[in-house]
Amino acid sequence: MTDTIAAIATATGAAGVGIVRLSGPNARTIAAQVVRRSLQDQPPRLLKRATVYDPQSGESLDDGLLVHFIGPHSFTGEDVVEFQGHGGMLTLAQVLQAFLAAGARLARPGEFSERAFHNGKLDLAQAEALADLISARSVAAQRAARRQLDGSLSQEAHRIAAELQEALARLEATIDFPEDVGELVPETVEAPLGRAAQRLERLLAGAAYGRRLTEGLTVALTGAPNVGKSSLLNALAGAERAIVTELAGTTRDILAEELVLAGVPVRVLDTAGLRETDDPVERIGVARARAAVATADVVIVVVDATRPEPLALPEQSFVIAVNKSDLASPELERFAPHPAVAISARTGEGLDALVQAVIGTSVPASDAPLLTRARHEDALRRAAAQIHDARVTLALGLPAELIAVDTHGALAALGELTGQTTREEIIQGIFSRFCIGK
Ligand SMILES: Nc1nc2c(ncn2[C@@H]2O[C@H](COP(=O)(O)OP(=O)(O)OP(=O)(O)O)[C@@H](O)[C@H]2O)c(=O)[nH]1
Ligand SMILES: [K+]
Ligand SMILES: [Mg+2]
Repeated sequence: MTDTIAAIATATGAAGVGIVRLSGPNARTIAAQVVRRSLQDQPPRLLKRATVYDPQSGESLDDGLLVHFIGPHSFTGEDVVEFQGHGGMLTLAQVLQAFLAAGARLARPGEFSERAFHNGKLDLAQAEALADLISARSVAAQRAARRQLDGSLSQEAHRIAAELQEALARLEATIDFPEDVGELVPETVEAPLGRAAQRLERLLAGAAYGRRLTEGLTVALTGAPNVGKSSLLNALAGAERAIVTELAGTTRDILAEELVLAGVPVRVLDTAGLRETDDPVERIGVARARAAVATADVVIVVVDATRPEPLALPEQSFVIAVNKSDLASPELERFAPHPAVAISARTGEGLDALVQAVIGTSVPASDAPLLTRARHEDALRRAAAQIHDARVTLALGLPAELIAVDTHGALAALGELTGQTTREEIIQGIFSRFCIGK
């Protein structure tokens, strides 16, 4: 028997309105006790005034509005009651306490969403999208989360699963009824497996970008002293964050700015200009700069257009920004085949193109749903590997049983995305990282 849980559903702190939410079989009887009236003649989904009383002392705690939902027609699929009262930590805490005293249990983080998942209201990818939506730091991330919440990723997973089911049906028919069905026609299995592989490939192509939307991207600025790294940081931020002077070796410490560039949350690191120096402070700065560059996702190598010098290119993806193009015409051909963009930190020239080049190192070309979590990518890569094995086994003319084993494996990996085949402890781990009241 499930119990009835309660939590504050709104953000804590000063606010006009705050909501306490209850879910479970006793939600309505507990609420009735706390607001001292029956909910029998209050229709579901309709707000009615209510006063919350302390069940022990009888003291009135807050006035507000009460609404209830009858399962399965609710967010969790259970009976749900929400009390909308005044915002503010103290009042909300007292109202919550009243519901707990009347028999509800304090909800664990993510427990409402977990119940919605177990009652088939949301699949796992959708529940994760809900968490991503709440914590989205950019419009693009918010949009991706909303699409996933709509179920676009889940639907694509179902379409891939349907292809695999089709292949399995053919395989199992030849295994179970060899006399009726006859020999396996490889093409009837290869075609659906091939389509499944193609769809998976399309999804996986956007994985790096999707993860960056939720996790953000670290971009380091590097280059010789005085090329204009700090000026570029300021231009991207639209504010004077870093100290800029005409003295080489101005920047010593790493300066980090959290920006949203072309919809993607980006952490931009300004670093000390790289050079040999006897100044002990600058030496530390240069060492820090190298370390920051080594761990960045993308590096912008800044070059001065008036005196282009030989470049040390980083290992990871990078873009060369030829700065001060207001002073000298930048010869981009010099840098071919590497990606180079002419910019001026002073005039703002070329900054949009630079941002596109930096973010564009990972933007997927297709409109396939985005994979926003490493968990999704991992499950789909395993599914793709199993499909690959199944196709090789098929091409080698090996027995249908072997092909079926790989196809089943692919289906199981795919099912982890929506939670059909996900292990319970993993599911609990996912929900435990949600906030309380969600
Ligand atoms: N004309 C022109 N001057 C620029 C531009 N960008 C930077 N400068 C100038 O170049 C000089 C050095 O700029 P900084 O931004 O301090 O260069 P930096 O690479 O951060 O230098 P360090 O921190 O010393 O390594 C300053 O005098 C800037 O005003 C540009 O696009 N055009
Ligand atoms: K400088
Ligand atoms: Mg600087």
